[in-house]
Amino acid sequence: MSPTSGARPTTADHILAIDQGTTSTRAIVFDSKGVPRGSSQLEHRQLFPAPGWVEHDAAEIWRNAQSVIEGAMRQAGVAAESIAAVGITNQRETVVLWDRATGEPVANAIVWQDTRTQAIVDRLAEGHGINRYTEATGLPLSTYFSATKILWLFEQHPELRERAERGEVLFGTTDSWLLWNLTGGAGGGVHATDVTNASRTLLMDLRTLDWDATILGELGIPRAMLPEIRSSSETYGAVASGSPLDGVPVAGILGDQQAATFGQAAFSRGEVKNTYGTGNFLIVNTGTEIVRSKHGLITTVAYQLGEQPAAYALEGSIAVTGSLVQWLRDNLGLISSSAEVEQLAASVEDNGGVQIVPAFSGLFAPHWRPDARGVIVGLTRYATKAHFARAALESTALQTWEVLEAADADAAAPLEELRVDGGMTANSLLMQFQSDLLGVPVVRPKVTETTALGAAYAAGLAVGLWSGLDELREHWQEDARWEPRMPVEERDRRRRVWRKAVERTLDWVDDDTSAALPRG
Ligand SMILES: Nc1ncnc2c1ncn2[C@@H]1O[C@H](COP(=O)(O)OP(=O)(O)O)[C@@H](O)[C@H]1O
Ligand SMILES: O=P(O)(O)OC[C@H](O)CO
Repeated sequence: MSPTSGARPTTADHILAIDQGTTSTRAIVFDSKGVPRGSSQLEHRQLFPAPGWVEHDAAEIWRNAQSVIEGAMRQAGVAAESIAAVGITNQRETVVLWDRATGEPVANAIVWQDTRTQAIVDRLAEGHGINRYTEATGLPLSTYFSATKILWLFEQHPELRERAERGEVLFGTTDSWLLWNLTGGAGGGVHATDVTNASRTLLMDLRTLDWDATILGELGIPRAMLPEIRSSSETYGAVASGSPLDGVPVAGILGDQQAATFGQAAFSRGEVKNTYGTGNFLIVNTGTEIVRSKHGLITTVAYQLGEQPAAYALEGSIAVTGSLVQWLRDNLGLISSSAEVEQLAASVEDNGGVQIVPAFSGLFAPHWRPDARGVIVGLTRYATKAHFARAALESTALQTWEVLEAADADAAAPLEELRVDGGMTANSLLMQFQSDLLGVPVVRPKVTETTALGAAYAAGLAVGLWSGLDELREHWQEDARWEPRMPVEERDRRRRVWRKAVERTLDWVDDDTSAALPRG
């Protein structure tokens, strides 16, 4: 652990968390009870240069981070003296490559949803299958994780690999990018990440928590470009001068889904949270044991606090849930805001036989089928846009049921209730349907910004603002609860119909469907 820039004033009893998400960057100032006191949020541009491609401008993200830090501090009415530490949480897997000397990104960031690297994935899987690196990394080969995105940039710009070997070009997920910039950037920024983010790159060995030399060698990814892997809760460095956070230690980093798990106080083995955002991410804490799924979940690091042993998790990652609602709004124009989907869906009694499977990026967990594409089935002339709205919401709950079923089959989740968070949990109709479909209560906490809260917790623990996990557990307060009320026969019927609909998505992309799968 590196030392902080000096002792913080005893009045420093707030934590500032930066949540660098897929669609926006927010900063939230929390007090010592974990209550938000001020926040600020800015969206960044989503760049879609070709079908299946999704990019961000990392320089824009850094500018936004600086503005929201200032905005949140202003709203909370606090200065650096009142802030004990900074925590960072972030969209995972997204690849940023930047020039160490100039501090500028060398290309647009390639986002986790981007499917352009399918040809590289196919090549790596040839003769090995998609589980070539699963033993070490916990992950199947997929366009989702960072490694193939780095390889794609090397293939397009061969000079980048040589420059990376010389340590001139650095790689990071957006946590590393923000940490490096906050701590001084080209003037000596800290190049580090935490175990949870590293566990999503396809380059880290889950058992050693270090970069895997064999994988790096086989892929030709130079170690010199990779950040140092640190725990999720320790002092990485202090914020450089010129920022309103001048001198404040950065002391917590967690990938956003792991941060939400931490913010939900799901610290014990078997505890589960589900986040409903752009996509859905179900995480089951498996304690210090590395559990291997036989049913399509991935194994990942949940968190590591300082020098303590890491906690691991099983994860069910679903690529498209809230973004389907955005698609109804932006591409089909059926609604004018995401929230409006609830009213439209509630205007009909049921889905009128319509089923939507939003396999826009193929299917992630538990299927891992890149050849799948979205379908809308069950259409008759009876179907209206209200049925579409209902089917869209139902697809979120049904995909969640599938990953929970996988978790149950792996005997990791004797689920008694589901803790939920994220933007879509504002939707009561969806939450009720989720509870009906699972047959267990669905519970939402008072602080729904659990992602930022988790990063704040990790940072606050590192600097001694909180005594330990028991104290944090006491912060958790229930806000709303939905109890199952659907008859079991109906629930089973809905699950059966869903399985049929999923089958209709498979084997859609052929080798010659080039428009749907850019080959780079
Ligand atoms: N009331 C609502 N009903 C359904 N979906 C919603 C509602 N409000 C927001 N969403 C969806 O939730 C997502 C935003 O959630 P959020 O947790 O902020 O996402 P992220 O962190 O992934 O950017 C968007 O995809 C939006 O379409
Ligand atoms: O930024 P979010 O909330 O869409 O989360 C993205 C995930 O980290 C992708 O793995």
